[in-house]
Amino acid sequence: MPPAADAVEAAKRLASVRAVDERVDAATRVVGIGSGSTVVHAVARLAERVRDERLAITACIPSSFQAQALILDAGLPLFPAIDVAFDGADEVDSALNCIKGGGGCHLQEKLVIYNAKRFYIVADHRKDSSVLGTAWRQGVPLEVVPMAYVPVMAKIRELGGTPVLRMAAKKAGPVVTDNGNFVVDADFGPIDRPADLNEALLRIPGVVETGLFCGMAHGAYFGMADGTVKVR
Ligand SMILES: O=C(CO)[C@H](O)[C@H](O)COP(=O)(O)O
Repeated sequence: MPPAADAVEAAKRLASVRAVDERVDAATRVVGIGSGSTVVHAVARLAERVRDERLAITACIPSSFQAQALILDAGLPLFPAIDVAFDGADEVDSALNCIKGGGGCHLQEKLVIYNAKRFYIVADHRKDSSVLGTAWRQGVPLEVVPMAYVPVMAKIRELGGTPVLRMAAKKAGPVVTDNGNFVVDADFGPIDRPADLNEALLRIPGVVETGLFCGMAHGAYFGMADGTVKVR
């Protein structure tokens, strides 16, 4: 006769509690969480110990959507606290606002930077500018849901911009981002108020994220042609 479901569940819990008790200690910081019915008990035990023993877990890395839900439901930290983030930029203005997305990954980049305590731009001297849209003439990259790119481009024209759907180099079709979206580069010429433009672009249905990073950077390091580094 197969064991009763309750007994199986009890066995899953037994194994999970023992493993978490033996393998997580005060030095543990980052924990990987798998999927299935057994790991549910491990997450519950981990959460219990974090609460009771004030364990300093900084992040749990999920292997699936289910694992992510388990981590969130248990009140465990999903992302590590990012102390400092470094990233390049296509152009940086005098207030450290920047245009990013030349590589088409500005959505993920904004996620990382938004969740970092501090963000520093690293760039060569060509990116050092005073007004966005003057040194970088390829437009503000927008990540756009594929079915929306035609109306999004029409709306950009209404806003005074010139949109171009970014095409793949070796494919008869558009660039597709890591998230399955298109990239529209929207040229507005010199951008006097980047934060306002950013908000206007984000209001267009189908625009998932923009390459305007306003008020996010804490500093910029520019490698200069004469071998020095300009920090601002
Ligand atoms: O935003 C980016 C990618 O989406 C890059 O950081 C930006 O395009 C600068 O790249 P590089 O350092 O190669 O000039």
